[in-house]
Amino acid sequence: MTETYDYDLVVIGSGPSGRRAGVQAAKLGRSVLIIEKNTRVGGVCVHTGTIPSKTLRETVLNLTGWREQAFYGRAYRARKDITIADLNSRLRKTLDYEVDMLDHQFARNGIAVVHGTARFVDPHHITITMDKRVARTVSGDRIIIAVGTHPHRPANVPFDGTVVLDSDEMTSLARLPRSLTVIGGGVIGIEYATIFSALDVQVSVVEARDSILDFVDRGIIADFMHQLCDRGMRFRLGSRLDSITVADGQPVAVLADGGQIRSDILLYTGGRSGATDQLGLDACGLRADSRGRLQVDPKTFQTGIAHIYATGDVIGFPSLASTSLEQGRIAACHAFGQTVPPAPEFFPYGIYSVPEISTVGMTEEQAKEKSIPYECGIARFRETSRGHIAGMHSGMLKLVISLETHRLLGVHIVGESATELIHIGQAVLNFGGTFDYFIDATFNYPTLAEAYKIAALDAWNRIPRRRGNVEPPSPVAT
Ligand SMILES: Cc1cc2nc3c(=O)[nH]c(=O)nc-3n(C[C@H](O)[C@H](O)[C@H](O)COP(=O)(O)OP(=O)(O)OC[C@H]3O[C@@H](n4cnc5c(N)ncnc54)[C@H](O)[C@@H]3O)c2cc1C
Ligand SMILES: NC(=O)c1ccc[n+]([C@@H]2O[C@H](COP(=O)([O-])OP(=O)(O)OC[C@H]3O[C@@H](n4cnc5c(N)ncnc54)[C@H](O)[C@@H]3O)[C@@H](O)[C@H]2O)c1
Repeated sequence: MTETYDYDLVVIGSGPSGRRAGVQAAKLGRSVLIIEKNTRVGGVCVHTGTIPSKTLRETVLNLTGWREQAFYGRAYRARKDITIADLNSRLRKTLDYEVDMLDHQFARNGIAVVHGTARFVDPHHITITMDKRVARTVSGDRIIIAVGTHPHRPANVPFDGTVVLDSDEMTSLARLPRSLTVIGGGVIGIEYATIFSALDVQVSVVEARDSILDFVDRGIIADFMHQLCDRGMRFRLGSRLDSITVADGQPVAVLADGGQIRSDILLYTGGRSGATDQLGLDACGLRADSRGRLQVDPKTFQTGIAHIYATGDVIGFPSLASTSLEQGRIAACHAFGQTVPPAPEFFPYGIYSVPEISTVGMTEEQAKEKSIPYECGIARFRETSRGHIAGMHSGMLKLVISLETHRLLGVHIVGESATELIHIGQAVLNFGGTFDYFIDATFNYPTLAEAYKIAALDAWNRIPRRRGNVEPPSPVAT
């Protein structure tokens, strides 16, 4: 006899991957329940991660007049005396709007949402705990674990939510600090460090490795670091945090090399761990790794138990809202027998630092490591008319190109609109295009997108003529 379940699909977590999975299954005509332990839907993405940090960034750029400072000087301010209340009011409005949009999307698609903490009792049954008591037990034919992550909080960091904070707590600052120490030069650390530096907060970054953002092309990082150091940010690279003391209300970071940094607040961003601790995984036969992450089949997102899927940050790399959304969609399609084409090979990274960085495909270092003969083409934003108009002194775009096939291997951008511009390169890369597309195509004028053409022409000027079977593109004046 076939067992019947309360829902075709139960999703645990309402972040990007859970949300997209739920909506996809509903569109396929399936009954869906989403269980969310927070009082509002949206996950880390909406409440403490992506949206709050990007809203803070946009507010800071607007209120400081950052984009105008290239013309009018560093002393120029769109608004004097920026307070934490100024930053918070825009944040609240944006978050309310996001939650409202999600509530409406769930209602429109007939998705049931229950607030409470989910825990497996067996591979198909889940209890939902609210206010410390089990309010309900539900069953699902298929289950998707989309519980995301929480900040890693090591024992040697005395988090107090006031002066020693993790990134989830950065949205509830009581006042603007005059100085900030950031431990960890990963994406989260660098985004917050540069956003606060744009507010003229004195910022120090401590990173155990010899470089920040070590997955990004080194030429881009060299340009980025030059800009950050030029505006007074301090970096302690190759330095590991040993301990933290709090003296006169100020945290003092004590480094393993003996250095000490005192500041108004300290932000610890040394990675995140999968939020699997409350799931009762034993009851369904799954086990997480030491960082709380689950292993899945990378094509279907099935765990070792065929009807249980896991998507989003809980499965680890790449841990992006963008990729989490797609994972949710693919898992839901697979769960209900829909075949979806495999995702295109290349997806972009957008780092919303000030200035922005975005990257897709192979870095110059990776081309070298793989012994692929390559050439690079570089354009500076100040070489474009749009750059002149906006008073841009900085910003660059770098193309990595195969010498043998002329195919585009990677695009790397630092500067204004990098996270938008990258999609032009992503399309060419995923369609297997060559760099002459940029030379032959007509772009809007004046735009920053012209940097693609300038970089392609720069590469063309360096590429030895008539290599292999490939004709070089027709010469064009730069
Ligand atoms: C500071 C910061 C900035 C970021 N910026 C970007 C960015 O600019 N671009 C980008 O692409 N990505 C960014 N990310 C990453 C992005 O936020 C994550 O990749 C994305 O949120 C992961 O989505 P998810 O579906 O895995 O779950 P999450 O968004 O983590 O949500 C998981 C949900 O599950 C719920 N949950 C957990 N356990 C249970 C349980 N037992 N029962 C019920 N509910 C449960 C949680 O309450 C939460 O609501 C950022 C992350 C951080 C921390
Ligand atoms: N724009 C975006 O796409 C975006 C933004 C924010 C976060 N995220 C995602 O969130 C995830 C987590 O980001 P994260 O920055 O917390 O983690 P991370 O793992 O990327 O970086 C942590 C950094 O901290 C350093 N570190 C750890 N312990 C240290 C110590 N004791 N002393 C000095 N340095 C130390 C590590 O060497 C590492 O460079 C990432 O995987 C990222 O994909 C994405």
